[in-house]
Amino acid sequence: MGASVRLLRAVLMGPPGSGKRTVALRITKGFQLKTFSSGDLLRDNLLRDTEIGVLAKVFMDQGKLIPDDIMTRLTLHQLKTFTQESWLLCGFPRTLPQAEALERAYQIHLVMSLNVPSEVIKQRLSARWIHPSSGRVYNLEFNPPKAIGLDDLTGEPLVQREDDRPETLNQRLKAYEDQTKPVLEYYREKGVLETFSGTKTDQIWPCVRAVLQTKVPQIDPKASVTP
Ligand SMILES: Nc1nc2c(ncn2[C@@H]2O[C@H](COP(=O)(O)OP(=O)(O)O)[C@@H](O)[C@H]2O)c(=O)[nH]1
Ligand SMILES: Nc1ncnc2c1ncn2[C@@H]1O[C@H](COP(=O)(O)OP(=O)(O)O)[C@@H](O)[C@H]1O
Repeated sequence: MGASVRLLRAVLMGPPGSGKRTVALRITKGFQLKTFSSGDLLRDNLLRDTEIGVLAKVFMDQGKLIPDDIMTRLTLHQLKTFTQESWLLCGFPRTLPQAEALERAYQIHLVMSLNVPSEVIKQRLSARWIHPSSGRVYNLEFNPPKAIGLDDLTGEPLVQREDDRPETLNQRLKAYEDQTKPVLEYYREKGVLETFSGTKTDQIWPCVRAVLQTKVPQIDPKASVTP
């Protein structure tokens, strides 16, 4: 079956701060692919003070993962709304039970893993600022906002994520090593894993783009050439 007719079911993985959202944003600008971030969905629940948001905060503040049953239910429910589009999950699955539950519902065609060293990640996250309601992400060195402290599109204030503090970040990096790395192995065995190693998103991005070009239609070939 040709790439233009099959809907792509893809996953973007990588430790906290590896650039998943930065890459996902470039992907949505260039490709006909819906992206979905589990962390953004949780933070949206947190902002709206929903039952899931209140529960999730307890885990997120400690740098721990949300229990699998809650996270899986939430994600699969959300995916039901994307029936006619190709999609890319960002931040889900993060454990083997989540990967197995996803596999029972959908065949996953492509898993892209961003492999960025921990020291680079720690440096980046100390300078990460986000716009909570959209998930737009900035970095004071790499992609600073036009006006310091304000979102480029809405002018609303940017915040630093509480879980980017060094103690919590160490917990999140440990959770990635212990619980998420086995998921990479799971997908490697299935033959769908592509790994992108590097210290700069601008070096990794052309490789991601090249892989996607073989699998999913572009919105405008020129739009995905530059970030
Ligand atoms: N210095 C630098 N910062 C980057 C690079 N790529 C992404 N960032 C920033 O690093 C932080 C983490 O990126 P993000 O996409 O939020 O990572 P995620 O946690 O994997 O979704 C953000 O502040 C980005 O703006 C890069 O190549 N160099
Ligand atoms: N698939 C998931 N399973 C369990 N917890 C999750 C999942 N996705 C997100 N979370 C929770 O949300 C937090 C933030 O996730 P995310 O925004 O993807 O950040 P990052 O990629 O920077 O770690 C995680 O530390 C975890 O507590």
